[in-house]
Amino acid sequence: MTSCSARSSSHSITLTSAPGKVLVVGGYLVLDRNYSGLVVGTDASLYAAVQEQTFELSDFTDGASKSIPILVVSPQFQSAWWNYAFDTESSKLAQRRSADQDTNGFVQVVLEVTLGLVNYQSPEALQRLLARSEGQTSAAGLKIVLSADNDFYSQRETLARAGLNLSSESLKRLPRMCETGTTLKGVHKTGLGSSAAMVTSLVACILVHFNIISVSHLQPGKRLDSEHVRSLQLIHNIAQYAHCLAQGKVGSGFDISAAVYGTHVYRRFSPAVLKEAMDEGRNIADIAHAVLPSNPGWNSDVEVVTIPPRFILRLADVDVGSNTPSMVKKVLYWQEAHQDAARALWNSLDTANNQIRELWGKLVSNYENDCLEYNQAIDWCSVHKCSDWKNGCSNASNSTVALLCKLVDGIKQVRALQRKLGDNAGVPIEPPEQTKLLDACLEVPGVCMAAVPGAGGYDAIFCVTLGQDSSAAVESLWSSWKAMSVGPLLANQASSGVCVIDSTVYPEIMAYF
Ligand SMILES: Nc1ncnc2c1ncn2[C@@H]1O[C@H](COP(=O)(O)OP(=O)(O)OP(=O)(O)O)[C@@H](O)[C@H]1O
Ligand SMILES: C[C@@](O)(CCOP(=O)(O)O)CC(=O)O
Repeated sequence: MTSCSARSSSHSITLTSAPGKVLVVGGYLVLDRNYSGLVVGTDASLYAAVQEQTFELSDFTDGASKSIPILVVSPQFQSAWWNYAFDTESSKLAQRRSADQDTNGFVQVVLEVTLGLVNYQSPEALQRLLARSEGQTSAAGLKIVLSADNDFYSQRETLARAGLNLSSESLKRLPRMCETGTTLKGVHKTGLGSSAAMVTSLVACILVHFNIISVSHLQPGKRLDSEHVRSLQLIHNIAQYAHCLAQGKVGSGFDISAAVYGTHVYRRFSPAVLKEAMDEGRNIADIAHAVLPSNPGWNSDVEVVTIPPRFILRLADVDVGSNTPSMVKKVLYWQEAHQDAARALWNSLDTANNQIRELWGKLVSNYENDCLEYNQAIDWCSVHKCSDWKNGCSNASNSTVALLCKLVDGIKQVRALQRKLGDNAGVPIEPPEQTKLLDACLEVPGVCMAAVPGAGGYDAIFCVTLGQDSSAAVESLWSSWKAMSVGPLLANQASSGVCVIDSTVYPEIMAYF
């Protein structure tokens, strides 16, 4: 990698992380505020780290004297470095140099929006940086390192290069945050929402670094009082806005919400809240007003969900791939053209989706009321096929077993309705190849859920198992599957959202400062 030279610095490093997402149920419905989706955060995260450093100004030629140099690197990718200059007078960010004139629209928008807001709200924070500039040839600026857990990107080629097979065991042997051997444009993503997690992590990192948000508000676990809630809302609103701006459209936003809050039931915000801020003629005051936590236009709902104890979310990417935007377009076209039928189908899907989360809630209550009985049920079900649960369990009155049976029926119902939607709209939401694979997964002892996440198609599948043995059996089914190449991911579910982390835990990231 060649980028502009920064002098090593003794300044502190701020490191944040934000999780990936799996939309377990609610694909397509979540685009409409009348419906909601159950999104699970993953323990695979995207990291952003920032440190103040001094840069040679020659690397930022034509930088205005009131400009702050910024170097962003994403060392897992080839040619992934970008030099920017943030002009504190106009609050505009200009790209200077980069490898092969490469651009990174998501990074660029986040920096302009977030630094613009810092400059608007606390100009002294950036003025302090400007004041530290050492004269004509060097200037104080920011070095930012972006890094991702391996699961965000397909590791098939890395494993093949290392002579390793496609399995969890092999994935565990790869270094954390390993180099992908390719560019950001060329990498195969796995659907965990790398852009949303990167945007969220970077927004949080800058806000914390410049003390707009207190570090204590982003410590994992402690997020109950109103100050904490406001900090998360601010990150959420800025990240949603920057993500929409970079994508050129206002999406449902469930991926950003998962990156901020982790696992929850999500109901989207009304797009009107971003209208002025998305306009070409926007100014920083419009943006600052739009993202205020107290802006009543932010009407998204986040209902925290607990995943039933001993559930294990397992994910796999399927090496075929689908074009989500084109699937969404076709589904929305069918919805528009068949409004009555679509409303009926949306309502049936919503009922089936809500049943899944109600069953999760009841399972959690069962655990809290009688964990012994709960554990007995899980122990038994984890070694039997779900088709045997109803009749085979000696303790048929165990209500946990009954709930697990309903959960299996529930996810089958969701899948049937997703297939119906796909057939109606002419979109392979659960194509026949995936149906065969998912049905086979549900035949593995201890599997209680299996479906296509999010928009569906040929991208990925998820299973929920009741134990490590069951997870291992699912994986062995995947590795023997001939019809498609099914690649396991290491990630499991996680409840926490964006947080600040101790930088010493990640020497892989610190090595780049
Ligand atoms: N590690 C990273 N470093 C820098 N930029 C990144 C990184 N990961 C993602 N990005 C940004 O996000 C963009 C990918 O966003 P895109 O919306 O195409 O994918 P996505 O929907 O987030 O993918 P997936 O859900 O499969 O992870 C990249 O082109 C880049 O701009
Ligand atoms: C189809 C949709 O509802 C979900 C897409 O989910 P995913 O990116 O496939 O995980 C689109 C959206 O909400 O952005």
